[in-house]
Amino acid sequence: MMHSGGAPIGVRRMLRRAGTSVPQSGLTGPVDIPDAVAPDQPKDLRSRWQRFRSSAGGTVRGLPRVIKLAWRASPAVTVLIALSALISGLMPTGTAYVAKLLLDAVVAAVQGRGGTDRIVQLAALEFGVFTATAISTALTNAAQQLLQERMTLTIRHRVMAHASRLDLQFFEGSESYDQLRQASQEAPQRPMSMLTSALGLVRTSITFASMVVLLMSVSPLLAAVALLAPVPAFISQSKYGSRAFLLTLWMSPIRRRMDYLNSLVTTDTYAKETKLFGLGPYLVDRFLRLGQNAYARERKLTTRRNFVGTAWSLLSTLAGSGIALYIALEAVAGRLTIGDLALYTAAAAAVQTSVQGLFTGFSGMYENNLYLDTLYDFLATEPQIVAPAVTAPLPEPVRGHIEFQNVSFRYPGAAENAMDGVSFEIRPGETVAVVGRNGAGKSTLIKLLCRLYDPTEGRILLDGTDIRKFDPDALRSRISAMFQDYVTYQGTAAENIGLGELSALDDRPRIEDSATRAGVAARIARLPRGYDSPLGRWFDQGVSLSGGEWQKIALARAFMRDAPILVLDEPTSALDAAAEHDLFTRLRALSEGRTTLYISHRFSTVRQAEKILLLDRGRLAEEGTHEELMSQGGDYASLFTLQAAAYLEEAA
Ligand SMILES: Nc1ncnc2c1ncn2[C@@H]1O[C@H](COP(=O)(O)OP(=O)(O)OP(=O)(O)O)[C@@H](O)[C@H]1O
Repeated sequence: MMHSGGAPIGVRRMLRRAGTSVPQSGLTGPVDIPDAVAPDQPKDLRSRWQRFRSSAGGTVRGLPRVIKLAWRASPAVTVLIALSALISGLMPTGTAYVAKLLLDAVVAAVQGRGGTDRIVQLAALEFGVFTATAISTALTNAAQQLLQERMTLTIRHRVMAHASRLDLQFFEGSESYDQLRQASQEAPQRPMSMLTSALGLVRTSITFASMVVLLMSVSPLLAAVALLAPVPAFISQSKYGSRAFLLTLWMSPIRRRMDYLNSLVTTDTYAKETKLFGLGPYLVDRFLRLGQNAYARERKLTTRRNFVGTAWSLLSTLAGSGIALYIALEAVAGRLTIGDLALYTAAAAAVQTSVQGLFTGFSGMYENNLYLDTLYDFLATEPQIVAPAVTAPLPEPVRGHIEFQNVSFRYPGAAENAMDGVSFEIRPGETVAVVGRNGAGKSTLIKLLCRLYDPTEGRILLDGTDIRKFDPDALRSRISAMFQDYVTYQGTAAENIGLGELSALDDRPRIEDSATRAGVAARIARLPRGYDSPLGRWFDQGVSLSGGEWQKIALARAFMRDAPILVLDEPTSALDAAAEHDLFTRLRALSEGRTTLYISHRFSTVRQAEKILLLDRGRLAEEGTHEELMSQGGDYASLFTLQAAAYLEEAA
């Protein structure tokens, strides 16, 4: 669920509801979004007050961590920003007061009660105040921009560093992945917005307080009226402001669906299917309907907010104008000066703006704080697959004896086990093939072996020690792997291969050797700049490779590491028959001295393995050599015969 991180319970509940009523897939189903009405919460004054206190309390509590962040980013700039907020808070009051003094001096001079000297002095003072205002504004802007850059960098760095430590589980779960996206895309700007809102609040509070004090000196009654007049406007602002915020939150799933539809139509990899299936007009139309729907909601709120909001603020204006008239009459009667009149006008306007400013500042802080809660929740998530307090040293050398003992595993949130009581043993140096229907648990087995997940039950031993006793990084460094969904890096051919062993990134002979082993050396030799040719289309002069060529590059990357365990998940799924045959005839040599585990759907290659494991819905159904399994006449035999028959039929 988006945005629900540390939001107050009420907001969370609303969001959850919004989530359930919005279609999950985004491709079909209704495009409607629920109304932004408040949930059934008690509406009496006391509960309202309590709700206000809890959200205000949360917001204020969020502030110290932002200040800490700013301080860490740059103490000097933080102090500068705080100082300039103080100064610019006092400036409107200073300006109004000097203007009053100036006007009074002018009137006195006109009436022959004073000289021009005082006018010149006051004009100079006014110039000073204006200059100070301009300088403090410039300082604030510069400091804010600088701090923004520094803080964004700090946070993006922290998010990235933290993400690199997190378990695979975090990336494979939709909720946690959502949290990660938000933390890395939306949150980095938020602390500065929070700080800006908070400083705005401080500045307007200072203006507000100093103006009220100044008005008190003219007339306590006026001060009271100036204070009370903006109240109706304030109430309507707060009502519609919070609704607008809720609407924005409610619309975020809709926005994400719109972004997804947009990407389906505008991304190169989707273009083929979109065209062939004629999906373009459907997707475009759906995008438009979602957008129009969201717009309709927004229009309703915006219109109401502005019209009703204006009606309320007219009340404030009416009160303000009444008072202005009263003061004008008092000035005519000589009980107040012209300067007092000017002061009141300036002060009333300033007080009204600051009341609005207070509200905007506070609601901005509230909103930013919700995002920050998500960020901090994310940063507080700790990986669970970590080195134990006392790690067992990896055997030197690792022999590659692997044992699964009654291993069961269920993905978090899944309804059934992906692996169920699986036990088997692989001797050092053995080559083992894992087969089974789609979804049988083959890739899961590999993820468990690489300790990307921990078994829910049972244990996995490497050379007799439970792999949970090792440091996971050390364990992984002893495994070479190619996954089903291998990465195509937008880099040169050499980099694409060298990344398999970071320390050997510049070791060209080793990279070339890996390429030869993966059967891709000849293709690289034909690239315009050989190993230095950029691959992929993201950058200039990048060469597009075919699916099979990419797979060979990924294989070469796996061969970079001189590790005692080699794990290949469907290593030949994209290879042509000749390349596949070539790889498997060489696999013995390639896996010389290593324990090798590979997954394949092609039984012609599987039969060469020294041992075959057949998984069926998470269970180990059959185990043995090709000959043994064939003579058992079980599932393996029938699958093998099925595939062989298909080939033979075609040959006949
Ligand atoms: N990240 C995940 N979260 C939840 N369930 C998952 C996850 N990955 C896989 N599964 C489920 O676990 C089961 C086993 O998946 P696995 O990927 O191990 O199958 P496989 O045998 O490798 O299949 P294939 O031959 O299609 O590659 C499947 O039912 C799948 O839906």
